[in-house]
Amino acid sequence: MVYDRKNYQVLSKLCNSVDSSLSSRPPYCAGTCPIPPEKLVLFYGNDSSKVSRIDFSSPTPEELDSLSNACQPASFGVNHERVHHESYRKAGEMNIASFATRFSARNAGLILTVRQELLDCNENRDIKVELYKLNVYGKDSFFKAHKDTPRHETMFGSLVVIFPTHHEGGEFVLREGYREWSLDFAKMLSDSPHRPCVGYVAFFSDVEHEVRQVTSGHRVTLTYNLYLTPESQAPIKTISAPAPYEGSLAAPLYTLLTDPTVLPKGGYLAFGLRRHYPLGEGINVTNYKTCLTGTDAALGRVLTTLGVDWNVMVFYRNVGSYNDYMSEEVVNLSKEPHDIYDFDEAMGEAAVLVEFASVDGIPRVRRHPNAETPPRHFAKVTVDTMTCWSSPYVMSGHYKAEVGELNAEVYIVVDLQEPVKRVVRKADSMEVGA
Ligand SMILES: O=C(O)CCC(=O)C(=O)O
Ligand SMILES: [Fe+2]
Repeated sequence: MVYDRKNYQVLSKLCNSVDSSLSSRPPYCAGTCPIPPEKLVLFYGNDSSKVSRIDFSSPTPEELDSLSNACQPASFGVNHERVHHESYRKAGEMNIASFATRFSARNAGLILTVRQELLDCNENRDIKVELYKLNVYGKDSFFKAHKDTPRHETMFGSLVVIFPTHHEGGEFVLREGYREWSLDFAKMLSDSPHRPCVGYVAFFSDVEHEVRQVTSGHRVTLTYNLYLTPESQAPIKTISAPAPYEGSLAAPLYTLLTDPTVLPKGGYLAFGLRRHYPLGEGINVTNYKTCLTGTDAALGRVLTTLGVDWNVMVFYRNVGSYNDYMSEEVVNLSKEPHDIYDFDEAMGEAAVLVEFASVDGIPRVRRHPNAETPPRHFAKVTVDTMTCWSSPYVMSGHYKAEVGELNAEVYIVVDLQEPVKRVVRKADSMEVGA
């Protein structure tokens, strides 16, 4: 195979358009939603001798001050501990034992919205939602940039509901990589055609967010933890109405998968996961195939629509200084001593030797020229994966020992046959050649 620079550039452009169509989805969904007025009533109190009531559709400043005074100073998590620090977070907090709200995120339709707009899920996937706390941000309150601490391995995100109380400032800012989104709920609520209404924002746990300083009034929020349930971990199916961006994803993917210069000898084509999934030694990552979320779920769905064989796999580069492996499992080499000359055995049965190559099938380093059956190529279409894990290993041998780090990178991997044997279907949503 001869290196063809021009063709490589064409393929890189195609990979970039897959990448940018995956990146076009923000990692949150937000808006306002109409709500019956009686659902805006909240009861609160720290002991049973005095219970107060507030109606968020028309609260007086005094009622909001009383609610604020009944709160504790808000804490935040640092190294599994709750701490208070006004330079980092200034707000009031009430835990769920001290209030009762008539508002229900599920009845308001927000869980359906999260499922469709954030998770990009099928109708058969449900979400567990758990009310976590109430917060009151008075004048000068804020919460600096942070990520929420997942409370369980199935927790994938948070939902914040903003009541329609008068306030200015307090914009909700989300950040991922070099991108930033600022949501001004004070404005969204006052401009909303729905009266009454609440604001909402749901986002993945690995997304950094902050609440800018409130300059007047009271900003009152409910925060919910969002979990995947076992029932929600159902196989990804194609859905009847794919989102518009799935069409723009299907087109460059189809062109890439049917291009005979892509992995001309066949091999594995990898796409980095956009979300962070819990990882640990011994975990079989093929199980993630049924619980992908957001753009990862959308990519899986488009690949299924195109009729190609795909799974979730771990990629290991430069194991033992030179071998590359693909595995179903996160390997643990620290359990028992291994012989430095037998990495294949140490990596276990779930691992196969692969040769890291570029998309046009040129090996990055030629390592197995004399092998009887040369390893299949493994090439990355999108480079970054948010789900990775690294663990140290020690391999011993008669003459030397080797100490290294196993870097597990998790990818969505398409098993591509050689070009003459490839079968790729066109998707209905696709604008190929149009
Ligand atoms: O109250 C809000 O708007 C967000 C609060 C938040 O980010 C948190 O409690 O972790
Ligand atoms: Fe947060």
